[in-house]
Amino acid sequence: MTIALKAEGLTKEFRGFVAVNNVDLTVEEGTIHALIGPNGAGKTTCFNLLTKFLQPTRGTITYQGRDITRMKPADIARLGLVRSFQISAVFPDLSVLQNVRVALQRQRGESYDFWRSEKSLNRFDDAARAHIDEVGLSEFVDHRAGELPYGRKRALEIAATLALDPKMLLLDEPMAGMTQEDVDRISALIRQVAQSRTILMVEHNLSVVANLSDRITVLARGEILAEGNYAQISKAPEVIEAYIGAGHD
Ligand SMILES: Nc1ncnc2c1ncn2[C@@H]1O[C@H](COP(=O)(O)OP(=O)(O)OP(=O)(O)O)[C@@H](O)[C@H]1O
Repeated sequence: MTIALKAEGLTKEFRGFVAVNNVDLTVEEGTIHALIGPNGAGKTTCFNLLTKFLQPTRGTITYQGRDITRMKPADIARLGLVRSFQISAVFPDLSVLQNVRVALQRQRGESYDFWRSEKSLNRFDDAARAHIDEVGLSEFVDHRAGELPYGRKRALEIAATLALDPKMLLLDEPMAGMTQEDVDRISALIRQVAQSRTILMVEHNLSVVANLSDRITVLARGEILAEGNYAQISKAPEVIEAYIGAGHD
């Protein structure tokens, strides 16, 4: 197996409170890997450590064999390890096409400039349309992003993320706030995007996790409680206990 992302002894303390404690995590290339756990387990903290939005107190992170522990989010994005945009990062007054063009422009390292003429931006159109097509938004290409239904905005967010040419995508609760119809659509989209990329996602919706994940890591109280496929972890007594004990939303 080829390892895409590896954390060793990952630890984060907030003024003495240990939110993530000595986590060893290995994500295999080409898989969909989910990070789950009851409320307060440390999933978000762990995600922020892996995406370099937080600096670990101890431990190391390697991506494709390269130590990225001290690197900045923008630098790891250039290596192909990309965190999905938050919906707030979608520009509501720009069209779907313009949003993806802006992402492409940034990926090429050009300064971000609303005043840039349409003409000079048009050269990104073909690539932008390909990403928009990949996420099933072709019929919305000229719609204002702000007018899109919530689930379609998430698809646009993924299209803008694909513009950064990720080899590995980190998704933070991709199903949050989605209707069942959206959940089905975004699940299909994640599966499709994963055909040529590695995915690590934090997700609360356990049926989505069961449906999509090749491998699941269960965190509780900042530590790894169990790891395996869904059949394995859902039967593990310590996992059942942690979920019942801590309550789950
Ligand atoms: N900046 C911070 N300062 C102090 N404590 C923090 C900070 N961030 C997180 N924590 C604490 O660390 C623990 C883990 O939080 P975290 O948000 O990572 O858990 P989670 O598994 O994502 O939870 P949820 O599912 O509720 O989002 C919690 O007890 C939380 O209060």
